[in-house]
Amino acid sequence: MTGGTGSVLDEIIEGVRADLAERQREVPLEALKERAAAAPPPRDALGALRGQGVSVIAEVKRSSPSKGALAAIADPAALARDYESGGAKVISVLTERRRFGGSLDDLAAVRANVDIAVLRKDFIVTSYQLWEARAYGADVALLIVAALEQDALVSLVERAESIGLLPLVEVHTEEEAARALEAGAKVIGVNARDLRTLRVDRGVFARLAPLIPKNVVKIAESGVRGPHDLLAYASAGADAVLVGESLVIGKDPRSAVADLVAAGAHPALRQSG
Ligand SMILES: O=C(O)c1ccccc1NCC(=O)[C@H](O)[C@H](O)COP(=O)(O)O
Repeated sequence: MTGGTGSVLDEIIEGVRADLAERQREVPLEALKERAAAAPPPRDALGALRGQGVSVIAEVKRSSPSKGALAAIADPAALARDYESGGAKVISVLTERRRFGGSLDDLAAVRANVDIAVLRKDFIVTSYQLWEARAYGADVALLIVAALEQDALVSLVERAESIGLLPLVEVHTEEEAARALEAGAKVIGVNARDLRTLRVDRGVFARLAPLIPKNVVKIAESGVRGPHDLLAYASAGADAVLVGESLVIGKDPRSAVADLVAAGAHPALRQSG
């Protein structure tokens, strides 16, 4: 849990809760549930991530608390199509507004314009946000252990699964990894970025991966600057990498994804299935 100590994560969540309260006033839960029922069925993100080689999850990220503005991204759907044609297996869409410049409309636009699964990357603290995710087309939803008490984490994992979303449970410490497993996570993201301090330590994945059973999909999040970082994460056991900044600041996101995919498909990294 964040503990309310005034960390970056605490500040983000304070803003998220304020924006959420406004949306909850405007859109009743029942209306969201109706929209979710009418949404196209979820795509098989778990199958995609369990495929051969190291999968690439490519992120639509306009700005960040670490770096400020990264890229204007006037057309998130066009960027997502580039990512898909480069070989990304999943698209991550940051929907948080205040610090990342994202929106649920970005999520819907991306989902309507690609044929692969889409992740709602946000700071989810209530089941209302899971319904929003599904209503706007998400197939996967991020749950950050550091942002949730254990009871809330368990209930959000269950709720996500019950409405057809694959929960991606994010951790940064040994204790959080244990909590993710206890909550029944099938997919765990190890974030190299400490969301309280913003420090990036690429060594965290190698420390935590041995604590995560083989049947759980392991995603290395943050800090991937190019194929060499993907290969380092792969050699520590990553099934997938989640990449934002280096893709959005580059000139050719399709080729940048393709280069990562090619590195991740190297025969030496091939899994038995
Ligand atoms: O990116 C940030 O500065 C950040 C700060 C606080 C909370 C979350 C943050 N980012 C979310 C992410 O986890 C990343 O967008 C994602 O893993 C991609 O990372 P990168 O490739 O380093 O942009």
